[in-house]
Amino acid sequence: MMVDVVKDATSGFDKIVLREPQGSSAQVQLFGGQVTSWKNERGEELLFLSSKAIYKPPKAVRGGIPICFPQFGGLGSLEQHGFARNRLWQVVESSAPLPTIVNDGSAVTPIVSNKAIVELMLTPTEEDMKIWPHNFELRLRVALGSSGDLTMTVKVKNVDTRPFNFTFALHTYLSVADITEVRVEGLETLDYLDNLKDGERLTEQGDAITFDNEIDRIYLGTPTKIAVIDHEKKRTFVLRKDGLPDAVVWNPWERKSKAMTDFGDDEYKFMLCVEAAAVEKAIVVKPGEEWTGRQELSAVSSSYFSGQLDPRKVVHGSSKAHLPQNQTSIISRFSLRLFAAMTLMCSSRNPNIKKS
Ligand SMILES: O=P(O)(O)OC[C@H]1O[C@H](O)[C@H](O)[C@@H](O)[C@@H]1O
Repeated sequence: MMVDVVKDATSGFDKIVLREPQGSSAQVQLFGGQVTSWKNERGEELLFLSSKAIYKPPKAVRGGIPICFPQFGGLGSLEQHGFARNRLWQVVESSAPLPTIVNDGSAVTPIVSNKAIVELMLTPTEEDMKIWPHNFELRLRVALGSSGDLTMTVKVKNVDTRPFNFTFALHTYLSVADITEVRVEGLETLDYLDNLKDGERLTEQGDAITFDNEIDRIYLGTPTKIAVIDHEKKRTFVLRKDGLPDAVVWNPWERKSKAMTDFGDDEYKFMLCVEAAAVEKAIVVKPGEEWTGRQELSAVSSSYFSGQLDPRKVVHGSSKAHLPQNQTSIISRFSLRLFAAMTLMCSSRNPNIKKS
């Protein structure tokens, strides 16, 4: 396991490169605390990054995994998706030793762990406190596992004297071969807020989500596991999440792509955003408390992971299964309701918030 700190030639800011012995790697920019690359053991890029991405503040980089904090979208008085994605983060001293930061990219340090790990932190500046007057510590731990899986753990600590609340998303841009050949499983039968219809609340009817037009939806209270199946690439992304109850699905399609200056006209064909998020209900953190959210991404061959997700296993966390479609949706509705009821009974308070 190796962790390097190098200067990013495009942005001019430092970035951290994580590598594991089988060949997979990831890159995390100090600008935005943003993962901008995640490659499998064959060196294939798994995240989408626009060829027109702009690396200059205050613009956030178009692609990778931007962090939306303390506000998702336009749900508040701050700039779209909050300010964390266009601030300069710091490397935190963590259990995994980090090399000294140098400018020529020559620092290399072996990490004694089965994961390559980096931990970054963002704290507000005086200017930030003027627009969002809450003192916080936002920590991001990125870990690349021995099988190439990418885990992001986010912690928000209230170091202020008053409670504050925030909305949040890990705005993951997945790279796909052809958006029209992609399906998303795990969000069937759920309610969603449709951003293309003024946030109207609707219910997903289909067995899986497929794409032939612009989409911008916030699926509410989703299972902990979502699968994105890229038929063309014969690859399935599995996203597991905790503490982030919602999932945003976004593709700008043709017209909106042309309107974005930092996005190629045809690039919508090669990306899909599936975002682990807390949007519908803001997270409230009292003084001294810390909230934790987590997402784990893995990419597996579709021959290993094929057909529809068994919703029982979606809820309980195993990976592959086949069921006839009608059976799937009946069990899906039943088990999702049962799961929702059990969750409500068991969690009178947010289990992802701890007192320090
Ligand atoms: O252009 P950005 O500010 O990065 O936002 C890109 C997209 O992010 C999310 O997916 C929102 O739901 C979309 O409404 C928004 O267009």
